[in-house]
Amino acid sequence: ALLPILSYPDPRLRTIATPVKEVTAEIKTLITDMIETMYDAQGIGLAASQVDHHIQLIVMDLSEDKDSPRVFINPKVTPLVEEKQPYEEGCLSVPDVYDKVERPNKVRIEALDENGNKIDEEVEGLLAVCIQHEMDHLNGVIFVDYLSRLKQTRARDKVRKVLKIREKQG
Ligand SMILES: O=C(O)C[C@@H](Cc1ccccc1)C(=O)SCC(=O)c1ccccc1
Ligand SMILES: [Zn+2]
Repeated sequence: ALLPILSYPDPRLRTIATPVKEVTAEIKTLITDMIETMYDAQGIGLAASQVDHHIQLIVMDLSEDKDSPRVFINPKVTPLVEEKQPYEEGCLSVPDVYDKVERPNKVRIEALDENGNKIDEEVEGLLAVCIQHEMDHLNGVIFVDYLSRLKQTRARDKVRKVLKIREKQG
């Protein structure tokens, strides 16, 4: 089922996600719904925080055909390089706002997958950028937090406008 995505500056987006103790049937359903919601919203990632479930769960799919979703449970991300690179980021919770954010572009991801198997990978490029962006969501951080006050105000106005238009479209 499609899940509603919280929009900036909804305070619920600031909730700190708690670790997943056991991958229950409910969590497996949530994973399926998050993947469906991510594809419907044309995103390449989605954190459970964005659909108002405050557990440490991320889904991502960077594939061309949108047919290879990845699941990260209780993820831990460790930068592998000091230097940061700018990347034009977007966010499904801040629609139609894109801006450069500097992040290390090579990180180590340690997590569990949907079957409870260990993931331990070194990734770089967009995958590294996206997993850090999703990790931020689990810690109540939104990419606009890294931008200037002026850009944050513009982002709030933009989201308000986009939500009004979507309401009219029904
Ligand atoms: O809000 C989210 O977490 C999803 C977000 C993930 C993300 C994309 C790009 C850079 C950082 C994080 C999105 O999927 S935004 C929409 C999108 O598909 C996209 C936007 C910019 C570059 C590449 C993809
Ligand atoms: Zn986001």
